Amino acid sequence: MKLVLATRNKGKIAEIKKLVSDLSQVELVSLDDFQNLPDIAETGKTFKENALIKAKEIASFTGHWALADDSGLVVDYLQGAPGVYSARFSGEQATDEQNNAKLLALLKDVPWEKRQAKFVCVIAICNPKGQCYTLEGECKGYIALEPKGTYGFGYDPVFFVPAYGKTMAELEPEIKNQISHRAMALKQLKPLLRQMLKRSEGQTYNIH
Ligand SMILES: O=c1nc[nH]c2c1ncn2[C@H]1C[C@H](O)[C@@H](COP(=O)(O)OP(=O)(O)OP(=O)(O)O)O1
Ligand SMILES: [Mg+2]
Repeated sequence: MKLVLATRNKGKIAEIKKLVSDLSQVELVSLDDFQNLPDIAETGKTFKENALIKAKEIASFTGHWALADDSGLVVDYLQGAPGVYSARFSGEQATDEQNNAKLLALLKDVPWEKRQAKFVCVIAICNPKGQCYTLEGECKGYIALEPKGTYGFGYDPVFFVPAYGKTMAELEPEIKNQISHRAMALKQLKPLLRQMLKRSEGQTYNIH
């Protein structure tokens, strides 16, 4: 079964590849294997809407099953921001460093007990007919006082994981892949993928 990984984020690609590497019947294909792909606007109000937009569009364009990941950081003190705007928090072309700097500035002098946050990941997997499944994962933590660590991507250097007493960017990729929001979502996807591999074409799926 061919499965197109509908993301341009290199950090996500590396993690997703590792997390589904034991499913030998799934042949992961990247967006670089296709030309003239449409630009997809993430216009949804929720992670789930955006994940579905990305997976549906890529499945329909390529004619293969597609897997999209919409994820981000939800900060209690900021009433859930940056949320679905995580990638664009400090502007359309924002870098991870700029986003992290903006976040730390907004939480300057905010005491530890008010710095709770969570990473959220919604994985959508769709066929070319637009029939989809979605799975969600979360990982809870705190916004650190300063960036630390060099592993991972995005907000990892400013996301403190209490169970390890370190930021996500200080944790080896193998550890992040055991506890992350993405790992939690993909864990649920696996039995589903195995079921799908057993089924024949033309089967109906839950439609979101
Ligand atoms: O494990 C993570 N560790 C740190 N930061 C993370 C993580 N997971 C998502 N994030 C942040 C990165 C980005 O600021 C936003 C995702 O935005 P999101 O639109 O889903 O991804 P994206 O635009 O980078 O790639 P694409 O849409 O092609 O999949 O949340
Ligand atoms: Mg995006």
